[in-house]
Amino acid sequence: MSVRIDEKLFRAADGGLVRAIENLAFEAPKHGFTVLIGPSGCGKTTTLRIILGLDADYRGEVRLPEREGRVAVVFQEPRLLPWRDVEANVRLALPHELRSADLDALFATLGLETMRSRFPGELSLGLARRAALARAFATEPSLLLLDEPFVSLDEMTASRLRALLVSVWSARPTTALMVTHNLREAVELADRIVFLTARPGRLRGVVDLDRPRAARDAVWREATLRAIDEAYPGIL
Ligand SMILES: Nc1ncnc2c1ncn2[C@@H]1O[C@H](COP(=O)(O)OP(=O)(O)OP(=O)(O)O)[C@@H](O)[C@H]1O
Repeated sequence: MSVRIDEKLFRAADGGLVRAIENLAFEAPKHGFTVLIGPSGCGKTTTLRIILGLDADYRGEVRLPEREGRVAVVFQEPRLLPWRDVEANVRLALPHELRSADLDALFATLGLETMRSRFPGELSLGLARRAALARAFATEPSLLLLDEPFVSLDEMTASRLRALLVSVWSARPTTALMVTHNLREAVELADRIVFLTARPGRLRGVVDLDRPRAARDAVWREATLRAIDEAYPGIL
């Protein structure tokens, strides 16, 4: 996918214009995992909305991985329908032409086999986020957008979820673009990290990580974080 946002303006409450993004261009490689990082208010969510086609009022161009492909989104909050059980929530996302035979494998990979008939109100936040991941992957998207999907979880739960995301994504490769504030999370998950400046969000730099995820041990992660901090001071 290629994203180019030359300019994105918002109308402020006082009638003036706010320049949210300018000269932001990056590629999210096909079937790669790209992470977008930048300070609060630099335009990360706006970028996702533009990619989704929810905001067409900008100068630039977005080229999706596949013209007719599906796009799935995982939001900060799981956004499950409370009156449907987990399985019904996932099935609801399935387009008619998709077969659902593969759901068993998907629920198994995400450790949700015994949760299929639970209702969202009965789930912990971590389990609800797993259900949201299942719903996104069930549609076999050609592009998966994740907007801080692990925010406000305790570190142990977040770390378990990151591992589950890697397993499910490895089994069902798709072009993924995730927004996070968490550089450690980025270093664990990403093939590519795209750094944005503070508002107006511009491209600050791109770091490619080619180490296989299984080989990203604590020593490698700390060395990588230090190298990024030296190249991009103040980022940590
Ligand atoms: N509808 C809007 N009207 C006016 N200004 C807006 C609107 N939406 C976003 N903005 C402004 O545009 C900038 C980018 O917002 P955006 O939500 O994309 O940032 P973000 O990087 O996702 O922030 P955060 O990390 O805090 O979620 C912000 O300064 C925000 O105040």
